[in-house]
Amino acid sequence: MSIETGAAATVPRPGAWRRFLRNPLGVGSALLLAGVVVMSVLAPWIAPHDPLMPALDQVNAAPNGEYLLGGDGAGRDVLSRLIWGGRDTLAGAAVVVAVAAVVGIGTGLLAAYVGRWTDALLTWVSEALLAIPSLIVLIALYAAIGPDVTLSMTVFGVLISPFLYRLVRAMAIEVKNEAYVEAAQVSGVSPLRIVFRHILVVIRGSIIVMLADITATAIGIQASLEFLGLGSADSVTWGSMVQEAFVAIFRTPLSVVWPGLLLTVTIGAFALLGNAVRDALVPDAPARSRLRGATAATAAGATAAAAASAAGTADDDAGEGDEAGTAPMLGVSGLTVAYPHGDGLRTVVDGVSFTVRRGEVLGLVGESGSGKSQCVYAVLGLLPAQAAVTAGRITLDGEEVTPATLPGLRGRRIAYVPQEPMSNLDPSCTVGHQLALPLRRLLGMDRARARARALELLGRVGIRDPERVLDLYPHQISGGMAQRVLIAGAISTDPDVIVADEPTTALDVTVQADILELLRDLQRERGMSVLLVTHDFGVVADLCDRVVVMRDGVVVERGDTAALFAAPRHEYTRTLLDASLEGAEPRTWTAPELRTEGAPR
Ligand SMILES: Nc1ncnc2c1ncn2[C@@H]1O[C@H](COP(=O)(O)OP(=O)(O)OP(=O)(O)O)[C@@H](O)[C@H]1O
Repeated sequence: MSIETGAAATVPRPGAWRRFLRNPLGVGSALLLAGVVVMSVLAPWIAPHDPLMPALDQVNAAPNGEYLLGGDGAGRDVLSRLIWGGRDTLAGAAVVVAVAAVVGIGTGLLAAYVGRWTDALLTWVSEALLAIPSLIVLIALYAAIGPDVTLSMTVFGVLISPFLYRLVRAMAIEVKNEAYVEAAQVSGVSPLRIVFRHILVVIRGSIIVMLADITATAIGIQASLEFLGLGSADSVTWGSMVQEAFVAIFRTPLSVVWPGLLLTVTIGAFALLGNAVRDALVPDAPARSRLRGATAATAAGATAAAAASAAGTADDDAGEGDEAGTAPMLGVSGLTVAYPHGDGLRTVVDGVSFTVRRGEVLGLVGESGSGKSQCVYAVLGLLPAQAAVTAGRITLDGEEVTPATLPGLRGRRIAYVPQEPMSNLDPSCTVGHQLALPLRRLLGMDRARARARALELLGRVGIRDPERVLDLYPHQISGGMAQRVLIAGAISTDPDVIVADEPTTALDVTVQADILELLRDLQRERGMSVLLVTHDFGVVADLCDRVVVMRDGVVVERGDTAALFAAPRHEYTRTLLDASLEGAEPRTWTAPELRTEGAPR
């Protein structure tokens, strides 16, 4: 068995801090803002004069020994007022950001995750809020209740939150549809954890940029209101300083420049800092879309249990138990799946039945669109919300699988090896974290034992230098290696059944054979049952004991692989065989009766 070294994936991933520190604009902005914050906090101690105390001899005074930046129109120290001015300016902006973040991020995640009516209602409300002219509302508020900065900034936070809502909702919906999130769902991870750990973490970069923009906007809006004379006479802010200095702009133009400069620099610094933090946290954000369809899988074992059961119907596989008369490991009986179509439903899987016996590999084959994946998704509980299972029964080891029994089976007894390994691995977690999660959650291992077991599993699936790979992120490993990681995750809980959905389709041909060989070795070694979805009869020949052929949502033929290859009964099977094998003998296939343990098939 050849082993991928993953050499292409050894580019070190510097930490977020190091990436941030390499960005001079980010560092400069952070230092500047830190200076502004420190200055504001220490204002009572560092301001040379009382910012509200006038001195008649300093009215509109030029910079002098007493007032280093001169005096304003009322004879107050401009420098002291600048130092004090940052406090209320930043406090007002903080209120806006806090309110916008809570309302915008909270509702955005809720709408994306829950969807349907919640989404429709929240979207409608956010659009209604967007239609409200913020500045006019704030001016009216001032007229109604007077200069209450906290209240007006709270209102502004609500009014600006739809921007955050729209961003978060759109991004969260996209991430929610990623395979690794679906895998986490079927692995029994709680919705709250999925939202925070798998969705929010991924979209945090864009949220940070938006929050920085909102901060800058809030400072600008607050200053604008104060420039219009709508600030409180008791508080010192840069906006009110600009307004007061504007009256005497021809006599003391510098009085306008200082607060204007601080406002401009602070607003700019927030924008630059947001970009720098985003770049540091999500260094290869543009590359995220490449992950889709490239590789991977949620080590979490991306396992899932079957669901969907309704009234049983036709069962042409009934009684196909194990030789000892026991129930098959996995049974699917009369499964019917439909989707809304016009005024009715379009059936895409129609009364499909099959069983996977203990320790056997069953191949589910058929051309694209024949319904293979829908069967697998029904077994795994991964069907989309709009799908309706109108009939059918699914059993595991003789026990009917229901939504109530689902949580206990997920990740433990039915494991999943997906088609696209990379999109099933959470890009924000290391391989080690993703492998250890199911071990800790499902098997109750502590951190150290889970890590040791993860190392062992990586070694077993043929990954060289597992210590190093454990600390790599999905984008740092190859597709083949990602599939090995997923297989390691799938077997980590010693499942009874592995559902492998075209496990080699997304991989380079040179890696495909290795992955198939690994699956075959593990299946034999552990005596697992495997449901293998494929459209490739070559893969069937390599791996499967029996095969079920599907077309247009129904089973057209089934039987032992040897018999089916030797004498396909259905015309469709013959066509598929011809297309797949081009008339040649299966590559390594040997009749079951001739197989010996360890001999190639
Ligand atoms: N969300 C959906 N809404 C409506 N129809 C769907 C949906 N998902 C799948 N289908 C339909 O179900 C049928 C079976 O699709 P399925 O994905 O199971 O095929 P498949 O045999 O797995 O093909 P492939 O190998 O290309 O994945 C197809 O006709 C497809 O158009």
